[in-house]
Amino acid sequence: MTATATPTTPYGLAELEKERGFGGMGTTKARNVPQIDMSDFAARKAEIADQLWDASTEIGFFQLVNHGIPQAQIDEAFAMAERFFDLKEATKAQYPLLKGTNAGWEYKSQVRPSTGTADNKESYQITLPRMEKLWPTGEELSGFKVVMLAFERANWALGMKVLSCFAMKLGFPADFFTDAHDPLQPDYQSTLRLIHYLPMVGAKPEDFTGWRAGAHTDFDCLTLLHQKVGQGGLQLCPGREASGELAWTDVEPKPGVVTCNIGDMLMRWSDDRLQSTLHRVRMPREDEYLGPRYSLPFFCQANKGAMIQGPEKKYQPITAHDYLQQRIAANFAK
Ligand SMILES: O=C(O)CCC(=O)C(=O)O
Ligand SMILES: [Fe+2]
Repeated sequence: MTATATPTTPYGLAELEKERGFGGMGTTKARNVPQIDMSDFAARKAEIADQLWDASTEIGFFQLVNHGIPQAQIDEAFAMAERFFDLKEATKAQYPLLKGTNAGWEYKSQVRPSTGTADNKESYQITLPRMEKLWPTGEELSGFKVVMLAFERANWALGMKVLSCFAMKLGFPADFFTDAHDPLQPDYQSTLRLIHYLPMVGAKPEDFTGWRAGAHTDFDCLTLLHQKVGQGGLQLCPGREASGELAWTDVEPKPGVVTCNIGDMLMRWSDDRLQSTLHRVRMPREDEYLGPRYSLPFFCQANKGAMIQGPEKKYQPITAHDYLQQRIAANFAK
């Protein structure tokens, strides 16, 4: 992938082109997703950074254990997300996703370039500076804002620890990415997303041919994903092996882990050394659990003004704003 390979987009976003044409079923293959122990972080940082680097240059996915976000806080966020999605449609519709903002509620509106069809899900996104008039009221859902603001910040803090390891390995100052994701700036654009994949109980056989989330890579630097045990479906396919028929690996939800993946923004920022890996959420098979699936991803997306360029200057510099806008525009038609 080079900066000049894709003249169809102004910045040569080969990532956009890459995403098209990965919509087929493919095969499956067992692969190891490395687990990385974050305990005693300050003292073990060099060792942790080596492990993060190896996982991210190879498979692009890893699972954090002893990550410091209390399980009770994760459970509380899931419970609150379920209560949000249980609200009446008319209530949720008061807080609509506005195009290009990553804030607010949408229902089956995200069309992936890989599949050309809408993901079978609804979602609510929290991007802090853009939440005016987008929070449900206390009468509608008491406690929602408190729980989500705390959870957003807990995920940010964990994400910044991981990114500080990559900063070290790339030769940037330790807090380089923390400064680039500063939540106190008005151009902060990291996003907490609550996702509800619709239940498939009683669905027609043809409904099972679609996708809960079509194959894609993430736009951001780093994604931290919380899954619920028993609600599987996430699959990955490493880019370096992505030629011919794709072979997909299930990433089972496990207790106590936060599943992480590198996004396109950090791949570019690392001159393609860190791998942004293709993933998707498949439908359950008709003999599997058919209830809803909830997931909570947090996307570390650099502030709008941050200038993205790797230490080797493989690509032209681009602001995080321009970069994200192009990716969002390709996903939300309306
Ligand atoms: O719900 C999941 O497990 C994955 C969601 C995802 O990949 C995304 O929202 O980018
Ligand atoms: Fe994703």
